[in-house]
Amino acid sequence: MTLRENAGADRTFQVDLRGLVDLLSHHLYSSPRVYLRELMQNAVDALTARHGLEPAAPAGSFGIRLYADGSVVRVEDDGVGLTEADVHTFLATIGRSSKRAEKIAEQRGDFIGQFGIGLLSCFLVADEIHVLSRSARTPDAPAVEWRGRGDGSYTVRALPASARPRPGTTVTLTPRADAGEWTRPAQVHALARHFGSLLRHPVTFDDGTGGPGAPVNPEAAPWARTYPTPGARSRALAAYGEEVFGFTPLDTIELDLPAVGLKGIACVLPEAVPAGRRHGHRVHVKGMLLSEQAEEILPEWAFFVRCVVDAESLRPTASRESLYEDDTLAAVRDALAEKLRAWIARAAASDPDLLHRFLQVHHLAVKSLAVHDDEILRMLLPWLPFETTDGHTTLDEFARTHRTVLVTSSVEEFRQVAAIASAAGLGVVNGGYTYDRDLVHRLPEIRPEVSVADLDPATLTAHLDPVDRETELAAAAYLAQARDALAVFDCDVALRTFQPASAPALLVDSREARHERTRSRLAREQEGGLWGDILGALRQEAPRAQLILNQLNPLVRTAVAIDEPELARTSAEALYGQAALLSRRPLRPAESSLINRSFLDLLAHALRKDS
Ligand SMILES: Nc1ncnc2c1ncn2[C@@H]1O[C@H](COP(=O)(O)OP(=O)(O)OP(=O)(O)O)[C@@H](O)[C@H]1O
Repeated sequence: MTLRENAGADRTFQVDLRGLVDLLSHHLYSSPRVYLRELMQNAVDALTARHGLEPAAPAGSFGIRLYADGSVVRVEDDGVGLTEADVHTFLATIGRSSKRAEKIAEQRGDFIGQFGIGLLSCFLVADEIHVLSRSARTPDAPAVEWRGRGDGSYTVRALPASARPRPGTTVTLTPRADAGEWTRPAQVHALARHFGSLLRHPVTFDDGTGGPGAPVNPEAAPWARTYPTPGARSRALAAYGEEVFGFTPLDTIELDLPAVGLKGIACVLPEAVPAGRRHGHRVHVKGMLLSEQAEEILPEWAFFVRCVVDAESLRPTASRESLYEDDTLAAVRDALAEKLRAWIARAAASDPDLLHRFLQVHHLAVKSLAVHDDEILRMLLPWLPFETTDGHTTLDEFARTHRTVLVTSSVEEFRQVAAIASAAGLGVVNGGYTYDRDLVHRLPEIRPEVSVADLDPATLTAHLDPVDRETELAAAAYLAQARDALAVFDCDVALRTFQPASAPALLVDSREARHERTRSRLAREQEGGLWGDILGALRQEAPRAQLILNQLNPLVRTAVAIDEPELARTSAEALYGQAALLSRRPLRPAESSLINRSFLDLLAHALRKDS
């Protein structure tokens, strides 16, 4: 062994191209169809470079021609082209790109590509890539032909200028038999329209059956066209949104950020979506559709829109299916969020009908947003619908008649007290739904003249009128029997007068009170044990439930006069059972059996009386 061999000779990595293509196809690209996107994108970049070279050339003088006849797919451009040296440097070196500055993070802003791997996607549908090119930079250089194969081998040869008289590049693929799905003429045409409908250079498609090529992008982007009236413009934008997303937008918001050359539309979804579910937006860069699932261009809260935008300077990742998270993207996200906020603010200020339709669909989502976003809260809280003792209404409307807004902590509490509270003139909001209680409590931040308080049973009972002393005395015996019968439920019994007179009894029993009683009961059962001590330490004075009988109700008046003890007991149990049922909270087993028993006892009593 010589000394040199001992030191170890420098060697070069060998790359298994098949393995690399396999990796790309399974992990980078979502579908083999992206080969056409990559070819079109290279053609667009080549046209950009050519225009840079010949700035005086009129827009539209250089174009892209696609051809697919079932046996070959061809993409031809009038772009900057390649010399033989370029071919060796860029085409034949994976990972090398003419579009990048020194560092990988520094893409030259005018190009879409930068990674130097896009061309490999052609191996998803063909075993060989054939490139014929002529450089516009070095016009007297001969034409050059490159054949690259999936096994990693390639050939290059110079051809006479006549082989390609004008500058530009033609890439030809002979699809593999298993790639027919992606290379049929109709499919190539559809894909070209899909990826290229907003391209700013003329693009045509020819299926080889003769006749002129069909334009792929006959019209400018809908936001770049001129319209006779603003109404015609907004109808055209809405129709485009519908074509792209398949739904009729509730409204279409125009997006325009000149700093990054971004234009587009946000379509407001006509149906509710679960809060937080993010939607993919369609992002074009320089007209080329790169991503249909980009989530990153809008903040999480903007789930009620889907956007289609075309930007000059957003950078795609290598897969092209998402965007490179940099300062530009962050600034775009903020600026677009601002546009959506402005739309909401404008609707709130000057288009109540639109705001109403928007909130009807998206109020739940907006509520979830308002809890964390002060600005949205300030703008929209007065407009959000809530369930109240005045029916479904906005907080603003409600606060006009109720300077003190009471809010329940559960739906069942609201059900229990709504009718009686509203008859007593109290304004109560159902705070039982997610976010509602939190939001109502924040009302004074924007309406300082309004105060908000939790509705507790004591507040309500304080609003019910006491009965006179004489009536109280007359009912004392009955009330004592009722208290005794209901002691097992930790329930007190009182007599009051309240509207509506048709309600015999009201069971005031807050959720916290019930939890407290359960805790006390467990502590009693576990007396002495460690668990019992813990529960006992937590135990407070257990708030009792209250069955409030309504002296205005004819049935109650008859009941309090009953002198038969058994029947008095049963009637108290039945009144409790009915009030518990009305509260619509889940019944405890003891309550169900009480309802059952009191019903049968009353039935037996009625039958005995009749016989
Ligand atoms: N139609 C074309 N005209 C001129 N040059 C081209 C053309 N297609 C490819 N090239 C050259 O080949 C290089 C490699 O192309 P490839 O598509 O693999 O990567 P890229 O476009 O540079 O980057 P990305 O991987 O992000 O697409 C390009 O940088 C460019 O120099």
